[in-house]
Amino acid sequence: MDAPTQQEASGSAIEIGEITRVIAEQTGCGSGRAGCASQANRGDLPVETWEKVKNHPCYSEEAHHHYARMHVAVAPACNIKCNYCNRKYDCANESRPGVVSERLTPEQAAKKVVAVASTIPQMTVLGIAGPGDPLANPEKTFKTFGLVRKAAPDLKLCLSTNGLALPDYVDTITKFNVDHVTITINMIDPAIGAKIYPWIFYQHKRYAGIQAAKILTDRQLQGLEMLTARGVLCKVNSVMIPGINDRHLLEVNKAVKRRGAFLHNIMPLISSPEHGTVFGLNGQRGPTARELKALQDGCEGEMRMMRHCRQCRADAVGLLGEDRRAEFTTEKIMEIDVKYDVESRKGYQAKIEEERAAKTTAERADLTKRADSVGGIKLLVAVATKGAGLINEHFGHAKEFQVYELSNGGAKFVGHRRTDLYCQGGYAEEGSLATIIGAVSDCHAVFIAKIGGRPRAELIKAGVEPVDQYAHEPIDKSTIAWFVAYLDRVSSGTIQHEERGDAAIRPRALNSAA
Ligand SMILES: C[S@@+](CC[C@H](N)C(=O)[O-])C[C@H]1O[C@@H](n2cnc3c(N)ncnc32)[C@H](O)[C@@H]1O
Ligand code: SF4
Ligand code: SF4
Repeated sequence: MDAPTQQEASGSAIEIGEITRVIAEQTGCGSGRAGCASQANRGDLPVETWEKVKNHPCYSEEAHHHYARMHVAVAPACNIKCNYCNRKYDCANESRPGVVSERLTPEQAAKKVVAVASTIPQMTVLGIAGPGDPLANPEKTFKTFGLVRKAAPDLKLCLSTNGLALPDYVDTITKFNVDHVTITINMIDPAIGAKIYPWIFYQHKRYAGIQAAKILTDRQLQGLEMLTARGVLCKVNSVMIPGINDRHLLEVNKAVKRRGAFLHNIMPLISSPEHGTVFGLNGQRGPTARELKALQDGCEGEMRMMRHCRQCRADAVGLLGEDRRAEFTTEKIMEIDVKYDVESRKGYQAKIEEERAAKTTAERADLTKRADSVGGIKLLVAVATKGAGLINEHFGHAKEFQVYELSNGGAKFVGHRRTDLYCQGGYAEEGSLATIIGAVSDCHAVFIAKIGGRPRAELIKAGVEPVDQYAHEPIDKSTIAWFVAYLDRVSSGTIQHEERGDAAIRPRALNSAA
């Protein structure tokens, strides 16, 4: 890999000069970012864009605390080969793109969507993201959308594609009112593409190497332009592959922004030999949390960045980071008494909106007041949460930790650390507690609803403060309150502020490939 840039070496591109903008983001004043909570706070977003993002858990970081999505696995085939994908490897306990427990017919999928949306009134989005490529399975994909549109007309429809077939289906996508399309774009330089894609299958012919990558990038960018010209909201996914496309993604970011993409989601490569992928087997590592953040920070001025992607399975159900698949197996949905009631769903969601609006107003006053009173220190904290923007998870039960950057701009969500990537069992498993603690070792504190004696002692030993006095309180307010007290302790000389390095380890799967 090339030598790190100054920005990579410092690990973060957000400096104090950006604080005003961060405050604007957090408080909804003027930035127009998707994290706003009420209609009044939509910033400079046009009303129709705001309507599309305000309750979409992937397009709005703030919305993901309140709204759920589901994927239906109706699209098994794919028209290209990515060196990081193997759809044959299936593990029920693993959350990773391309992995599914059962594939569905369009009819089964529609029945499942109705059952889930009737049970989970905050479920607002139905996505098709594989396990292969939805546009390499166009009949199944659009049949599913047609059936869902009829049975559950208030759901937003979402599609995730590699983009090769996209220009051929733009009209169909708009005809079915698919509101959101994600295109995976990992390069705009075919020489880099040839290292990621061994082949593509296009117009009944197989292409390889640079020729394949050239066709792919042309089709992806053409599809993106066509969609944005028709007003479809587009997100671009890019997989960060150190040494292959990491620096190049800055160029990708500019290219997709120019073509009207709304959001850029740079995700870490997941790579482990047992997944049987080319990258897993040849030892290609994924990025560290700090490398990922540095790249996301570097792209942020260009366009909105998604930092809360959970790299979900193709059959995921529930809030992001929550897994409710087991409640909705094909066998179980036959037993669910389905009555799809749009009005009661609307009523439930209106209540969520009221609560969001009230919370934002209170937080805005709080943060603005504090912004003046604290110094230039910036640090990371990890939070155990089950959702709703609260610190409401036990340390030992946390499936992930959300990571916030605290500064005088407020509390900014910058990513998460999934514990399923760090260990397969409880603490009984040799070394897993140490591994989880290593994963948050770049944080100054961990906020939890509750914590046992042993993990508390181990965290303190690792220099990470366990904080449980804000149990069941809102994340933003609590972390800022702790931060103000931390700064007081620094200025009174009770403690000395120390910069932290990268998290001590990479996720287990990535570690083994490193
Ligand atoms: C499984 S794909 C399905 C949709 C479509 N075939 C595509 O590739 O965009 C969903 C997303 O997961 C990403 N993905 C698949 N395997 C991955 C891996 N090993 N590491 C990181 N991202 C991965 C893809 O790049 C894509 O953005
Ligand atoms: S395009 Fe998507 S489904 Fe196809 S190989 Fe790549 S990641 Fe897998
Ligand atoms: S993979 Fe990312 S973008 Fe897709 S549903 Fe999950 S969180 Fe949203």
